[in-house]
Amino acid sequence: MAEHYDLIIRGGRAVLPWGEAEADLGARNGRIVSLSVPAGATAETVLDARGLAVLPGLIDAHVHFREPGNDSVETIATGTKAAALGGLAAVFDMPNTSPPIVDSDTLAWKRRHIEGRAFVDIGLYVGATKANIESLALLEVEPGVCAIKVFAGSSTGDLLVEDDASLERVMRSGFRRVAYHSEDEYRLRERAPLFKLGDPHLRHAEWRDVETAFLGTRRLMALARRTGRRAHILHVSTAEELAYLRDLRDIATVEVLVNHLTQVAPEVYETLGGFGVMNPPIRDRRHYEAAWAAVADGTVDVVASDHAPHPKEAKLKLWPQCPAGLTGVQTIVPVMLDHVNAGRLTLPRLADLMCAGPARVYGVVGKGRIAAGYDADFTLVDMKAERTITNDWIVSPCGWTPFDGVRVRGWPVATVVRGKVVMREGELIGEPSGRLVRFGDTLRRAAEAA
Ligand SMILES: NC(=O)N[C@@H](CC(=O)O)C(=O)O
Repeated sequence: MAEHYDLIIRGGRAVLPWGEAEADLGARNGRIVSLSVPAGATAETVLDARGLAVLPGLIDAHVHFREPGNDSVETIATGTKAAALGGLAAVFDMPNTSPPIVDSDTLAWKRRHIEGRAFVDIGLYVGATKANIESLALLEVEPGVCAIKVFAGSSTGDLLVEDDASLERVMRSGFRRVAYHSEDEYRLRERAPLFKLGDPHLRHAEWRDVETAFLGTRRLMALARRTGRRAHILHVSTAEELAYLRDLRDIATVEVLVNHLTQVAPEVYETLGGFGVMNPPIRDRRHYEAAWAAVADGTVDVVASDHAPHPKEAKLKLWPQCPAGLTGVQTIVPVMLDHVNAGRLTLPRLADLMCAGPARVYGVVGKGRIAAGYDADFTLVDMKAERTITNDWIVSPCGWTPFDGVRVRGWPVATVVRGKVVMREGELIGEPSGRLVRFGDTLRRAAEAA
């Protein structure tokens, strides 16, 4: 009798852990069971992937959906819808909501809230505050928790742990994974009056300057060295930090954002004004080039979007002190595919930065590669498709993208989550059935213990 699968993906070029190869992929019960499905096999769903590349389900490890508290801007439903349409199989959602996710009640609420609303799988950050550090040990092992988030520099929301004594308490507590927003809060405070006085967007970047980021990262890494702990540094944005972190691979992992790999100052502020303002700021070409060099030489572990939807009205009304943050969950995949077509990285390196890298850094269980036994998460992409990204494609209620009008080559044409096709040719399919991502120990931590 012919073999039967739930899903077969035929004829695509699969990005496997050891390189690209033609493969017919078969899944049952949400898991990959075969990389060489026999010719006569049948399935409930067959995807014809001829002419397409099949990546492991891409992960955006840094998004800020706004539930609870601000669902007119972004909800779990709209954010994960955007993710599925944009070719992502999983997202990790930040805790700077209102109220923030900082204790067992808020975390339990969010976990319950995801059920029946998410279109892709979700990991959840728990926020550190000066008051909750001791109780985080219990929270970080709860299902679905990807990491503890520390805002060492202030940004949207009220989470801040800026002083050395508190940061050292975080590190000495021995959490498995801590992700840091690293800008030096003291320098930010010292220079805030400058920003308040000046011309808007340039001032924002001058206020949160290279030294602010570098100082923040040096302070964090000095503490990490002293305490013997590892640190995951989010949105590293300067050549100085990257050169410094390159020599600290034993204790540091590094995230770089798609925006810092795509846009440069001052042009970004000339064209986008406040819609180009984010923390840490988009910087000049020297930093953009350093970010790409760090992608090439292996310093970067993760590329993410830092999707931070702010309403158009708030960006415009609060000008020149507009809120910082850019949307990005729906556009990260097409923008990165365009970079692949431009020869800045390869598809296997992209899979490393958005699948295996996040899996390694956050200790994801069962996702991150195309291999038997792993979740049947796939992103099918057409590397020849050309499209223009526009605001009206964006499903986040905030309705804008900094890439409006940008033409890209390379487009996600299907998203599969645990064997279920959730997006095909730009259409969402079926009811939301996203689940919490599973996390275990990181590989490095396991190696430390061995
Ligand atoms: N990146 C941003 O500019 N903004 C983020 C917060 C943050 O990560 O700093 C937001 O939630 O708005």
